[in-house]
Amino acid sequence: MIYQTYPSVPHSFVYELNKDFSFAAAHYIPREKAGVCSQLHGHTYVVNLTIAGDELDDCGFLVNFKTIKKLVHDRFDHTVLNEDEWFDHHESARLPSTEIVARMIGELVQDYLNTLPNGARCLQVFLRETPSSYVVYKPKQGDSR
Ligand SMILES: Nc1nc2c(c(=O)[nH]1)N=C([C@H](O)[C@H](O)COP(=O)(O)OP(=O)(O)OP(=O)(O)O)CN2
Ligand SMILES: [Zn+2]
Repeated sequence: MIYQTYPSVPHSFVYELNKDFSFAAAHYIPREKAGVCSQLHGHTYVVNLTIAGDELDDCGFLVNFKTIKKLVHDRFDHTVLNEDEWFDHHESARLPSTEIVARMIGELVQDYLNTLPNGARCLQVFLRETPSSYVVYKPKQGDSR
């Protein structure tokens, strides 16, 4: 169970949903400048997703909590992030840093939300990599991909 408070996102949608979950994964940053992080190591990543919208579906859901957890958890849990097809060692914008993993998760979730008819938006991804390090990713307003 994860109980933590997260930064709030200002918005004018009627409903806001938050989902917490974690996944275990290994990664490395294939750059000499990254120091010890250039060696393969693992984390228990902790995620909080903030999704908002005005319309509920016929279950009374903005989006199913279980579906959005599964989307991210099943893709990354017990994997080496660098081996995921999305990441690319040749492009700095596609390395598995906390910042970029948070953005990738945000894009993955928004791409799923875009398949639903209710116009829900992923407003924030909070991603904790270690007890002392986390990133907050907020897509630019109006960027629904
Ligand atoms: N801006 C970023 N800096 C660092 C990242 C990152 O993704 N973005 N990643 C790392 C390492 O991968 C490492 O996993 C985390 O480093 P750090 O915060 O130093 O972890 P510690 O638990 O050792 O922190 P302490 O506060 O020293 O205990 C490095 N930098
Ligand atoms: Zn790391």
